[in-house]
Amino acid sequence: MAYTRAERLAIDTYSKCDTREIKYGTAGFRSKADQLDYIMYRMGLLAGLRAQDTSAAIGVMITASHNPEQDNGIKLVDPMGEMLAPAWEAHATTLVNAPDDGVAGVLEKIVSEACIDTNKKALVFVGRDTRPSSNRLRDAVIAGVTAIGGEVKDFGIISTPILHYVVTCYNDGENYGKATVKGYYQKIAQAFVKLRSSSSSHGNYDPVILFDGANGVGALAMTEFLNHLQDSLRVTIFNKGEGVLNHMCGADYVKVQQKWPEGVPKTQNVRCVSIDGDGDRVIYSVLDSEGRFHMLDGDKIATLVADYLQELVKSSGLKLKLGLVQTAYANGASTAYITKQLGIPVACARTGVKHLHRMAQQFDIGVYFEANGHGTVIFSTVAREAIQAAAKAKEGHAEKLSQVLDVINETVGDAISDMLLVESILHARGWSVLDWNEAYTDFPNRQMTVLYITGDCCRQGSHHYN
Ligand SMILES: CC(=O)N[C@H]1[C@@H](OP(=O)(O)O)O[C@H](CO)[C@@H](O)[C@@H]1O
Repeated sequence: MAYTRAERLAIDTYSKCDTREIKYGTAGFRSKADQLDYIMYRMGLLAGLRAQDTSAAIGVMITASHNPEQDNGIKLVDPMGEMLAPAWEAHATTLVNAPDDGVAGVLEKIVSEACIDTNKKALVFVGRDTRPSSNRLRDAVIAGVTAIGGEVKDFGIISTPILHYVVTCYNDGENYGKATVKGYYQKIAQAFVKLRSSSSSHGNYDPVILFDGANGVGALAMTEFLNHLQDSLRVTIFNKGEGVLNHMCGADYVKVQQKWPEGVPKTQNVRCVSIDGDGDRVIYSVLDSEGRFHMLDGDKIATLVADYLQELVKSSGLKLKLGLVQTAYANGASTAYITKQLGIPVACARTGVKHLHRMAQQFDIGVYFEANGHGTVIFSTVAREAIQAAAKAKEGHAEKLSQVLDVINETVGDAISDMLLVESILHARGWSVLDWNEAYTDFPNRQMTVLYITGDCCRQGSHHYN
């Protein structure tokens, strides 16, 4: 049998400790960290096969994101930074649920079904978050990849969006950017500094930020970013890792509890940016002069971004179709505002970045955000080329639009790149964060019209939200 050695390791070292059926979901596999070793090993095997199948590097991210520190999880990243293809999610589920002595059989079945040339190189990029268990689980992934003869490039502790970024860059021949962690920081930060220096600050905008790093990898990423951002922003980082990951802080805590994060000094009229444990969600909050708490979540970020981009597109004379993708959990008021006030079409997707991303690809410029702060903007090739040509011809605000595009990490929702995008827009608008909040408090009504339909989450027509 071709995979005897891989199966032996599954029996001897990474034996299955759980008999429950588990499924590869939108967040991959997640569980208590001490139950994950065999899953990590098997996902290492699968990532190797997927790399052979696609003739490309595949990403593996070890994280349980916003979940408690004692949990962990694993997500696979496909060649262009997308989430794992559905057929391979099914393979992942089958492989993880097989008995230890059935591992070789499942691998052979996948190889034969997908017609994989097993002589091909299998390169897997591995990243992990700051959880204490992530180190050990990384070793299990590496054992899996090497058991099928694959090769690992270990990126150590990095955020989920940085892993997506390096996978994409490597596989597209470094068209999108240099396939290194440093390349990521340089590309995004330089774009932001350039954008900032090309326009003067006005109005109520103040470049001061309190940054809640959730005691996770995002705090490390922000620390590194500051080395590249020069003096364009004045960021003070809190929750850098001295406390427990995601505990009473971070994007999920602020969004769900609607509370100011612990560990960040309560400061009136200064915005706080909270991210989650692997750096792919962002939530803004602020305490006003009376100490009242205001939150600016993914819905408000989406509205801000879509509104601004549409203005730039129109003023550049570009005929590009811009749309917003939300989920059924979006606040209907934001959807009503964006469809009725701004005339921007809104699509409704099922929860999970892969669903939103896919739907956003139907637009020339697709803005997608979940209410929990997970999102980004993606540009079609046509849009990218049109913007660049218009920027060269100095039409309207095309140059600005092209600079804004460079700040965005399109490969997946990225808390820090999203934050820089929001900061660019607030700066351009001359808004304080409370001005931003004000701008959307007068939503016309709470009715939404779903223009795009998918899956089972929405039906066409009007919906009322309370
Ligand atoms: C990559 C992905 O699909 N992430 C999912 C997942 O978020 P994480 O931040 O990865 O835990 O679960 C969320 C629902 O709890 C969903 O909103 C989000 O889209």
